[in-house]
Amino acid sequence: MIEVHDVTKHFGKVHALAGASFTARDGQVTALLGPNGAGKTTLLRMLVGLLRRDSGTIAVDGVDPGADPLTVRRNIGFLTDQFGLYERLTTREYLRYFGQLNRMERRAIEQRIDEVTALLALEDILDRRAKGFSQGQRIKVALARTLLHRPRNLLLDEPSRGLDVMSTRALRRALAALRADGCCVIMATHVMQEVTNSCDDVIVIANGVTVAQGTPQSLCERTGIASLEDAFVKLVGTDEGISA
Ligand SMILES: Nc1ncnc2c1ncn2[C@@H]1O[C@H](COP(=O)(O)OP(=O)(O)OP(=O)(O)O)[C@@H](O)[C@H]1O
Repeated sequence: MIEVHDVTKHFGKVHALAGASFTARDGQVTALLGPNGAGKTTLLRMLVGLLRRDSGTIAVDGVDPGADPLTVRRNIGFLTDQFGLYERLTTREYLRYFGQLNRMERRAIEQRIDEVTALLALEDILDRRAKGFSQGQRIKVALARTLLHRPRNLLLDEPSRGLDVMSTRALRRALAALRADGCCVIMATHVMQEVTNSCDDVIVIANGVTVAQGTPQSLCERTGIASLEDAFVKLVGTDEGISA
């Protein structure tokens, strides 16, 4: 479970977060929705201890990532906008390397590589070097690395960008499997269809403040609007930065 209470962060004069609060529960996929610049990435980076907050509290399974980032990182997978692939390594070599970094046993690494390969349909790129990979291939490999060590908490920053229809389906299958395994997943996205298809709960953030949290249906009921996209626009007061 991830709990955030009244978190603030500024970069110079920019107030990236001005009071963000929410709870993301285990066994749920929680969407983090907000316009461009709302503070989503800043928040995710704080949850893994990559950024220090100015004030407020954060607990990832009860541990403060600001105070003990290493403990938090052992149980968290973070898919960022920087994929961090190594051009000269094949997908298999890259996944093995990250498995070793996460201190997985050799046999467990091989077994898990087989599992994530099947889950994300990586067969055709498993033994190819990353140099020349398309955007969609890159994100799938990065996602495989994120899932490899079976972290209990997953932070996914726009995981569906650049994915084709088959890969989008693979992502949905992966999210469903994580939910079934009882993981806590937070997914920042601009794609409303992904929220409707895959998310149990939605956090809406605007100008660094969380303005609403609830199921897609409850947000629609609260705003009196049938479509989640229109409800989101009403909650944030702008139609900037969303895609259908
Ligand atoms: N290192 C930084 N230095 C200065 N400003 C920053 C820095 N990181 C983020 N910001 C600013 O903080 C605000 C929040 O940025 P953030 O990247 O968290 O938004 P976001 O919700 O992830 O946006 P997007 O949907 O466009 O990815 C923005 O105004 C951004 O310009």
